[in-house]
Amino acid sequence: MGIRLGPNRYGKAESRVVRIVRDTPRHEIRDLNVSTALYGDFAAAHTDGDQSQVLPTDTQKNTAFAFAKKYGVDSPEDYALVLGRRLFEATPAAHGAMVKVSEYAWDRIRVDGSGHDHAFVRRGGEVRTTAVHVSPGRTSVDSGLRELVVLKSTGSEFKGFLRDEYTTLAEADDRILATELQADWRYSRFDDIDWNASYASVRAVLLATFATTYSRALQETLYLMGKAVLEAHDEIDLISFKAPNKHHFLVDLEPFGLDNPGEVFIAADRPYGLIEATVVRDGEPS
Ligand SMILES: O=c1[nH]c(=O)c2[nH]c(=O)[nH]c2[nH]1
Repeated sequence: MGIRLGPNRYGKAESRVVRIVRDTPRHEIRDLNVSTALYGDFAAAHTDGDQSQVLPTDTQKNTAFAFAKKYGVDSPEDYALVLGRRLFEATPAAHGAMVKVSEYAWDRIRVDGSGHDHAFVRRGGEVRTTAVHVSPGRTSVDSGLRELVVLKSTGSEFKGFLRDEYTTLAEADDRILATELQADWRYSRFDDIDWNASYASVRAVLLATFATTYSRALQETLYLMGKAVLEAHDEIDLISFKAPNKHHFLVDLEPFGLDNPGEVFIAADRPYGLIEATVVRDGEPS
Protein backbone atom coordinates (compact mmCIF):
# COMPACT_ATOMS: atom_id res chain seq x y z
CA MET A 1 0.00 0.00 0.00
CA GLY A 2 1.46 3.35 -1.06
CA ILE A 3 1.72 6.38 1.11
CA ARG A 4 1.46 9.86 -0.26
CA LEU A 5 1.35 13.43 0.92
CA GLY A 6 -2.15 14.78 1.39
CA PRO A 7 -3.34 18.38 1.50
CA ASN A 8 -0.83 20.79 2.96
CA ARG A 9 -0.19 24.49 3.35
CA TYR A 10 2.22 26.60 5.31
CA GLY A 11 2.70 30.15 6.48
CA LYS A 12 3.37 32.47 9.40
CA ALA A 13 0.60 32.63 11.97
CA GLU A 14 -0.25 35.58 14.17
CA SER A 15 2.23 38.29 13.27
CA ARG A 16 1.24 41.18 15.48
CA VAL A 17 1.51 44.18 13.19
CA VAL A 18 0.97 47.61 14.72
CA ARG A 19 0.98 50.51 12.27
CA ILE A 20 1.17 54.10 13.51
CA VAL A 21 0.50 56.98 11.14
CA ARG A 22 2.50 59.90 12.52
CA ASP A 23 2.61 62.38 9.67
CA THR A 24 0.99 64.97 11.95
CA PRO A 25 0.96 65.31 15.75
CA ARG A 26 -2.41 63.53 15.70
CA HIS A 27 -1.40 59.90 15.33
CA GLU A 28 -3.52 57.02 14.04
CA ILE A 29 -3.13 53.39 15.10
CA ARG A 30 -4.09 50.10 13.41
CA ASP A 31 -3.43 47.00 15.47
CA LEU A 32 -3.51 43.71 13.56
CA ASN A 33 -2.96 40.02 14.06
CA VAL A 34 -1.92 38.69 10.64
CA SER A 35 -1.70 35.08 9.48
CA THR A 36 -0.56 34.10 6.00
CA ALA A 37 -0.52 30.75 4.26
CA LEU A 38 0.51 29.41 0.87
CA TYR A 39 -0.70 26.21 -0.73
CA GLY A 40 0.26 24.60 -4.02
CA ASP A 41 3.01 22.35 -5.29
CA PHE A 42 5.14 22.02 -2.19
CA ALA A 43 5.43 18.25 -2.18
CA ALA A 44 9.23 18.23 -2.60
CA ALA A 45 9.69 20.12 0.65
CA HIS A 46 7.84 17.33 2.44
CA THR A 47 9.13 14.28 0.61
CA ASP A 48 12.63 15.28 -0.59
CA GLY A 49 13.72 17.95 1.87
CA ASP A 50 13.88 20.35 -1.10
CA GLN A 51 13.24 23.95 -0.06
CA SER A 52 13.84 25.52 -3.47
CA GLN A 53 10.15 26.38 -3.97
CA VAL A 54 9.49 27.37 -0.36
CA LEU A 55 9.13 31.08 0.38
CA PRO A 56 10.09 30.95 4.07
CA THR A 57 7.46 31.77 6.66
CA ASP A 58 10.02 34.28 7.91
CA THR A 59 9.84 36.08 4.56
CA GLN A 60 6.04 36.02 4.72
CA LYS A 61 6.25 37.67 8.12
CA ASN A 62 8.75 40.26 6.87
CA THR A 63 6.46 41.09 3.95
CA ALA A 64 3.55 41.56 6.35
CA PHE A 65 5.54 44.19 8.27
CA ALA A 66 7.09 45.82 5.18
CA PHE A 67 3.70 46.19 3.51
CA ALA A 68 2.26 47.84 6.63
CA LYS A 69 4.88 50.54 6.10
CA LYS A 70 4.75 50.64 2.31
CA TYR A 71 1.00 50.61 1.75
CA GLY A 72 -0.34 51.49 5.19
CA VAL A 73 -3.45 49.91 6.66
CA ASP A 74 -6.46 51.77 5.32
CA SER A 75 -8.58 48.75 6.15
CA PRO A 76 -7.77 45.12 7.02
CA GLU A 77 -9.27 44.12 3.67
CA ASP A 78 -7.11 46.42 1.52
CA TYR A 79 -4.02 45.37 3.46
CA ALA A 80 -4.81 41.65 3.19
CA LEU A 81 -5.50 41.91 -0.55
CA VAL A 82 -2.19 43.59 -1.36
CA LEU A 83 -0.28 41.19 0.91
CA GLY A 84 -2.01 38.10 -0.48
CA ARG A 85 -1.36 39.14 -4.07
CA ARG A 86 2.32 39.74 -3.32
CA LEU A 87 2.87 36.39 -1.56
CA PHE A 88 1.13 34.56 -4.38
CA GLU A 89 3.16 36.33 -7.07
CA ALA A 90 6.46 35.84 -5.22
CA THR A 91 6.00 32.07 -5.01
CA PRO A 92 5.88 30.30 -8.39
CA ALA A 93 4.81 26.96 -6.88
CA ALA A 94 1.84 28.49 -5.07
CA HIS A 95 -1.66 27.80 -6.27
CA GLY A 96 -3.08 30.27 -3.83
CA ALA A 97 -2.40 32.53 -0.87
CA MET A 98 -4.58 33.14 2.15
CA VAL A 99 -4.31 36.09 4.49
CA LYS A 100 -6.29 36.31 7.70
CA VAL A 101 -6.38 39.49 9.71
CA SER A 102 -7.94 40.25 13.08
CA GLU A 103 -8.05 43.88 14.07
CA TYR A 104 -8.13 45.19 17.64
CA ALA A 105 -9.67 48.64 17.91
CA TRP A 106 -8.21 51.47 19.95
CA ASP A 107 -10.02 54.65 20.99
CA ARG A 108 -8.38 57.94 21.82
CA ILE A 109 -8.18 58.59 25.55
CA ARG A 110 -10.50 61.50 26.27
CA VAL A 111 -8.85 64.34 28.17
CA ASP A 112 -10.83 67.48 29.01
CA GLY A 113 -13.57 66.46 26.60
CA SER A 114 -11.47 65.71 23.54
CA GLY A 115 -9.56 62.71 22.23
CA HIS A 116 -5.84 62.74 22.91
CA ASP A 117 -3.46 62.97 19.92
CA HIS A 118 -1.30 59.99 20.74
CA ALA A 119 -2.71 58.17 23.79
CA PHE A 120 -5.19 55.36 23.23
CA VAL A 121 -7.26 52.90 25.22
CA ARG A 122 -7.98 49.47 23.82
CA ARG A 123 -11.67 49.15 23.03
CA GLY A 124 -13.28 46.21 24.75
CA GLY A 125 -15.64 44.12 22.77
CA GLU A 126 -15.47 42.82 19.31
CA VAL A 127 -12.57 41.90 17.08
CA ARG A 128 -12.87 42.76 13.39
CA THR A 129 -11.71 40.04 11.00
CA THR A 130 -11.04 39.45 7.34
CA ALA A 131 -9.91 36.42 5.36
CA VAL A 132 -8.61 37.03 1.84
CA HIS A 133 -7.93 34.25 -0.64
CA VAL A 134 -5.90 35.01 -3.76
CA SER A 135 -5.74 32.40 -6.53
CA PRO A 136 -5.69 32.63 -10.32
CA GLY A 137 -9.34 31.68 -10.77
CA ARG A 138 -10.82 33.64 -7.93
CA THR A 139 -10.11 36.20 -5.29
CA SER A 140 -12.45 36.25 -2.32
CA VAL A 141 -12.93 38.48 0.68
CA ASP A 142 -14.77 37.27 3.78
CA SER A 143 -15.02 39.76 6.59
CA GLY A 144 -16.54 39.47 9.99
CA LEU A 145 -16.47 40.04 13.69
CA ARG A 146 -15.91 37.98 16.82
CA GLU A 147 -16.73 38.44 20.48
CA LEU A 148 -19.54 40.92 19.99
CA VAL A 149 -21.31 40.32 23.31
CA VAL A 150 -24.94 41.44 23.35
CA LEU A 151 -27.80 41.02 25.79
CA LYS A 152 -31.45 41.99 25.91
CA SER A 153 -33.25 41.87 29.23
CA THR A 154 -36.71 41.29 27.74
CA GLY A 155 -38.32 40.76 24.35
CA SER A 156 -37.28 37.11 24.18
CA GLU A 157 -39.19 33.87 24.69
CA PHE A 158 -38.60 30.18 24.06
CA LYS A 159 -41.64 27.92 24.07
CA GLY A 160 -43.58 25.38 22.06
CA PHE A 161 -40.49 23.20 21.66
CA LEU A 162 -40.43 19.45 21.10
CA ARG A 163 -40.68 17.47 24.34
CA ASP A 164 -39.73 13.90 25.20
CA GLU A 165 -39.21 11.97 28.45
CA TYR A 166 -35.89 13.77 29.06
CA THR A 167 -37.22 17.29 28.62
CA THR A 168 -37.30 19.32 31.81
CA LEU A 169 -36.93 22.86 30.38
CA ALA A 170 -39.78 25.16 31.36
CA GLU A 171 -41.34 27.35 28.74
CA ALA A 172 -40.03 30.90 28.95
CA ASP A 173 -42.31 33.84 28.14
CA ASP A 174 -39.84 36.50 29.06
CA ARG A 175 -36.19 35.62 29.34
CA ILE A 176 -32.78 37.20 28.95
CA LEU A 177 -31.28 36.66 25.51
CA ALA A 178 -27.50 36.98 25.40
CA THR A 179 -24.81 35.82 23.04
CA GLU A 180 -21.22 36.36 22.02
CA LEU A 181 -21.68 36.75 18.32
CA GLN A 182 -19.35 35.53 15.62
CA ALA A 183 -20.39 36.64 12.14
CA ASP A 184 -18.66 36.12 8.80
CA TRP A 185 -19.95 37.63 5.59
CA ARG A 186 -18.85 37.13 2.01
CA TYR A 187 -18.41 39.96 -0.44
CA SER A 188 -19.66 39.30 -3.95
CA ARG A 189 -17.40 42.03 -5.34
CA PHE A 190 -14.47 43.92 -3.93
CA ASP A 191 -13.25 46.58 -6.34
CA ASP A 192 -15.40 49.48 -5.20
CA ILE A 193 -16.06 48.71 -1.54
CA ASP A 194 -15.39 51.17 1.28
CA TRP A 195 -14.38 48.39 3.66
CA ASN A 196 -14.46 50.46 6.83
CA ALA A 197 -17.89 51.93 6.05
CA SER A 198 -19.23 48.51 5.09
CA TYR A 199 -17.98 47.00 8.35
CA ALA A 200 -19.44 49.80 10.45
CA SER A 201 -22.79 49.50 8.71
CA VAL A 202 -23.02 45.70 9.01
CA ARG A 203 -22.19 45.96 12.69
CA ALA A 204 -24.84 48.65 13.18
CA VAL A 205 -27.48 46.61 11.33
CA LEU A 206 -26.68 43.51 13.43
CA LEU A 207 -26.98 45.45 16.68
CA ALA A 208 -30.12 47.36 15.71
CA THR A 209 -31.85 44.18 14.58
CA PHE A 210 -30.90 42.36 17.77
CA ALA A 211 -32.26 45.25 19.81
CA THR A 212 -35.51 45.90 17.98
CA THR A 213 -36.85 42.49 16.94
CA TYR A 214 -38.82 40.22 19.24
CA SER A 215 -37.08 36.87 19.64
CA ARG A 216 -38.92 33.53 19.69
CA ALA A 217 -35.52 31.76 19.66
CA LEU A 218 -31.92 32.68 19.04
CA GLN A 219 -32.34 30.88 15.72
CA GLU A 220 -35.00 33.39 14.66
CA THR A 221 -32.91 36.33 15.82
CA LEU A 222 -29.89 35.15 13.81
CA TYR A 223 -32.02 34.72 10.73
CA LEU A 224 -33.52 38.21 11.10
CA MET A 225 -30.07 39.75 11.63
CA GLY A 226 -28.71 38.02 8.53
CA LYS A 227 -31.73 39.00 6.45
CA ALA A 228 -31.36 42.63 7.51
CA VAL A 229 -27.68 42.65 6.53
CA LEU A 230 -28.37 41.18 3.09
CA GLU A 231 -31.23 43.63 2.53
CA ALA A 232 -29.03 46.60 3.43
CA HIS A 233 -25.89 45.43 1.57
CA ASP A 234 -26.09 44.31 -2.03
CA GLU A 235 -22.32 43.71 -2.04
CA ILE A 236 -22.79 40.86 0.47
CA ASP A 237 -24.41 37.61 -0.62
CA LEU A 238 -23.95 35.37 2.40
CA ILE A 239 -23.54 35.74 6.15
CA SER A 240 -22.80 33.00 8.70
CA PHE A 241 -23.29 33.15 12.44
CA LYS A 242 -21.97 31.21 15.35
CA ALA A 243 -23.79 32.22 18.50
CA PRO A 244 -23.46 30.64 21.93
CA ASN A 245 -26.68 31.03 23.87
CA LYS A 246 -25.35 32.55 27.07
CA HIS A 247 -27.94 31.21 29.45
CA HIS A 248 -29.16 33.35 32.33
CA PHE A 249 -31.15 31.30 34.84
CA LEU A 250 -33.59 32.88 37.25
CA VAL A 251 -32.44 32.29 40.83
CA ASP A 252 -34.94 30.83 43.29
CA LEU A 253 -35.07 33.37 46.12
CA GLU A 254 -38.12 31.86 47.83
CA PRO A 255 -36.05 30.18 50.59
CA PHE A 256 -35.13 33.73 51.65
CA GLY A 257 -38.70 34.96 51.54
CA LEU A 258 -38.04 37.05 48.43
CA ASP A 259 -39.87 37.04 45.14
CA ASN A 260 -37.91 37.19 41.88
CA PRO A 261 -39.96 38.50 38.96
CA GLY A 262 -37.12 38.40 36.41
CA GLU A 263 -34.68 40.42 38.46
CA VAL A 264 -31.85 38.18 39.70
CA PHE A 265 -30.18 35.65 37.39
CA ILE A 266 -27.20 33.37 37.49
CA ALA A 267 -25.10 33.72 34.34
CA ALA A 268 -23.97 30.21 33.44
CA ASP A 269 -20.81 29.99 31.38
CA ARG A 270 -21.16 26.33 30.35
CA PRO A 271 -22.63 24.32 28.92
CA TYR A 272 -24.17 26.66 26.41
CA GLY A 273 -26.48 26.16 23.48
CA LEU A 274 -24.54 26.73 20.28
CA ILE A 275 -26.64 28.04 17.43
CA GLU A 276 -25.10 28.27 13.96
CA ALA A 277 -26.82 29.50 10.82
CA THR A 278 -26.03 30.89 7.40
CA VAL A 279 -28.30 33.30 5.57
CA VAL A 280 -27.85 33.37 1.80
CA ARG A 281 -29.16 35.52 -1.02
CA ASP A 282 -31.38 33.54 -3.40
CA GLY A 283 -29.42 32.18 -6.33
CA GLU A 284 -26.12 32.07 -4.45
CA PRO A 285 -24.48 28.76 -3.61
CA SER A 286 -24.29 28.27 0.14
O1 LIG B 1 -33.13 30.20 21.53
C1 LIG B 1 -33.05 29.01 21.91
N1 LIG B 1 -32.90 28.02 20.96
C2 LIG B 1 -32.80 26.70 21.29
O2 LIG B 1 -32.70 25.81 20.41
C3 LIG B 1 -32.85 26.37 22.66
N2 LIG B 1 -32.75 25.19 23.35
C4 LIG B 1 -32.83 25.49 24.66
O3 LIG B 1 -32.77 24.64 25.60
N3 LIG B 1 -32.97 26.83 24.84
C5 LIG B 1 -32.97 27.41 23.61
N4 LIG B 1 -33.08 28.70 23.22
